[in-house]
Amino acid sequence: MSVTPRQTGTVLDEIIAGVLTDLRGRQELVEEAGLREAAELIDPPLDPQRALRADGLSVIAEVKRASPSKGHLAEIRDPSVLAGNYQAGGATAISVLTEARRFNGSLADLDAVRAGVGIPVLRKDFIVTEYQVLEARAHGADLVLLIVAALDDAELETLYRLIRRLGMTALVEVHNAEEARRAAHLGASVIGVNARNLKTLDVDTGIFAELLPQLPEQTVKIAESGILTLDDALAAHRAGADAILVGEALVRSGDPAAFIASIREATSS
Ligand SMILES: O=P(O)(O)OC[C@@H](O)[C@@H](O)c1c[nH]c2ccccc12
Repeated sequence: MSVTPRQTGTVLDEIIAGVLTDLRGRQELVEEAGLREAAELIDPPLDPQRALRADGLSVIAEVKRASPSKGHLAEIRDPSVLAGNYQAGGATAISVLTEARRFNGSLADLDAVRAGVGIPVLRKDFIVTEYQVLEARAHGADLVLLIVAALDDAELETLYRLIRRLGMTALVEVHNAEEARRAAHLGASVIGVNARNLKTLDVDTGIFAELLPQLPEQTVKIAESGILTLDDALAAHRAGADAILVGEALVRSGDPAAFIASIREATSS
């Protein structure tokens, strides 16, 4: 599948240009056939949806060393230890940033987290090719992020179908009404509303409540980004989120398990 050429300009465009360059390097080392073989040998994907919908606010806890908006966040020498802490605190799933240039992540982080937890793992990256979806499966991901803003409808459909064909779940991420319409049209079963505009890095945590009415009732609804306190988490829960995706607040916390446990405790009946 050819990747739609992108004009340079937004932060998102620049990130994707770097992702494609790094991808070419990996493709020289590992052929697609090798990924398909590895994907056959690894444990089949876990289905996160029932747990994400369970009572109370679910937490998808993120392994995130850095970001374009904040720069360096945390060392995270051993992602499996951090992910194990997240799991101990009651996280429903772990999100692993694998983008190298701006988030200082890698597929090795995904391997480490996969080996360290028994709950679903999300490959958080700028997925624009089928090869990257195969990489996710071959490295044990159960969910793969698809950023609507980064894909045209044909790309979105092709990648969504491959994710489903491999038994994984797509977390389809939107940031505005048009993207929410596209995600609903796609038939996405899990939709994340990113409060952060990936083109400008502005954060507006009100966007989740604004877009919620546009998300199909049966969709798992996830509020992503900018959730720094228990109050922020409770606000997302009141707004109708089934789950929240939290990175910075957890990787900077002295006790991430306690933070996750406090969210679960405060929202479970
Ligand atoms: O660190 P925060 O503000 O808690 O945000 C976490 C997560 O939502 C964010 O890392 C994210 C959401 N969607 C993305 C897409 C690409 C990279 C990163 C992201």
